[in-house]
Amino acid sequence: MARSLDRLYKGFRNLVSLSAMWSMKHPIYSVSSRSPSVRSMAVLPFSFSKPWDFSLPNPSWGPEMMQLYEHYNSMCEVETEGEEKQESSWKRLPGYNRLLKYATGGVYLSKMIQSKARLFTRNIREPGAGFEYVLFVNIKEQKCVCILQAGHLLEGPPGHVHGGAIATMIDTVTGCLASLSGAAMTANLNINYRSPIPLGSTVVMESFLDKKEGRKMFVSCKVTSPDGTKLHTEATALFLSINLNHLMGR
Ligand SMILES: CCCCCCCC/C=C\CCCCCCCC(=O)SCCNC(=O)CCNC(=O)[C@H](O)C(C)(C)COP(=O)(O)OP(=O)(O)OC[C@H]1O[C@@H](n2cnc3c(N)ncnc32)[C@H](O)[C@@H]1OP(=O)(O)O
Repeated sequence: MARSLDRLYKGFRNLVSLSAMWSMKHPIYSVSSRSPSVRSMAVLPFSFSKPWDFSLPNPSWGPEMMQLYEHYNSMCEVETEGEEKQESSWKRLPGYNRLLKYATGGVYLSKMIQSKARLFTRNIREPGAGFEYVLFVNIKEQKCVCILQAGHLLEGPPGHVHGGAIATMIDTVTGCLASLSGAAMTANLNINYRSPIPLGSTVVMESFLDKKEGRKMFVSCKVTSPDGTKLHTEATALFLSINLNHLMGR
C-alpha cells in the first residue's frame, strides 16, 4: 500500500495532464471498470467499459455551464505562437468517483468500506441532481477554476444551495490547487457567504495560491455568477502538505 501511494505521488505532479486514457494505464487513479458498484451507477446510457469521467459534458448541463466549459476547454488546446506550437498552461482535470482506486487506511478500513467509498462530490447518481462540475488548472499562474452547476438535491434555504455544499466545493477547488505539487489537507477554511446561489444555477469558482511558507499554502477562492457581476461567496483556506503516511495513521 505505502509503495503504491509513493508511486502515486511521484506521479502526482503530472496529475493535471491526466486523461481518461492515462488513467486506464494507471488504474490506481480510477475505479475498477469491473467493479459491480461502478456499473450500478449507470443511469445514462454511459459505457462503463472505461472509468467514467464526470467532468465531461452530459445532457443535464445547461447553456451557461456548456458555454463556460467550452470557453475554458478551448484554452486547454495547443497554443500557436507564430509557427511554433506550445502546450497550453490550462488543463482540464478529469473527474472520477474516487481520487484513489485504493484509498489509504487499508489497515483499518474494512474491504467493504474500501470497495464502497466514493468521492463526496461525485456520488449522486442522477445527472444534474447534485454537483455537476469541471475543474481547470493553470499551473503557470497557480490558479484553479471550477465551473459548477448546483443541482436540486443541494438545497439549503428554499430554492438555494446549502452552505455546506458550497463549502464542500470550495474545499474541493482550493484543495485541488493546493495538491498540484503533492498531497495536502485542509487545516483551516474561512467562508463569507455574500449572496445566495439559486438551485440549478451555474457559478464560477476561482482559486489562487496567495502564499506558500514551507508546508503551508494560503489559498483564496471567489464564487461569482458566470458574468462575474455577482459575488456569491469568498473564502480563504490554509492547506498543509502532508506525507501520505499521515493518512495511514502512522
Ligand atoms: C489528501 C490527498 C488529496 C489529494 C487530492 C488531489 C487531487 C486533486 C483533485 C481534486 C480535488 C478534490 C480534493 C478534495 C480535497 C479535500 C480536502 C479535505 O477536505 S482534507 C479533509 C479535512 N481536513 C482534515 O481532516 C485535516 C485534519 N487535520 C490534520 O490532519 C492536521 O491537523 C494537519 C495535517 C492539517 C496538520 O497537522 P501536522 O501535524 O501535519 O502539522 P502541525 O504540526 O499541526 O502544524 C504545522 C504548522 O501549521 C500550523 N497549523 C496547523 N493547523 C492550523 C490551523 N488550523 N490554523 C492555522 N495554523 C495551523 C501549525 O501552527 C504549524 O505552524 P508552524 O510550523 O508552527 O508555524
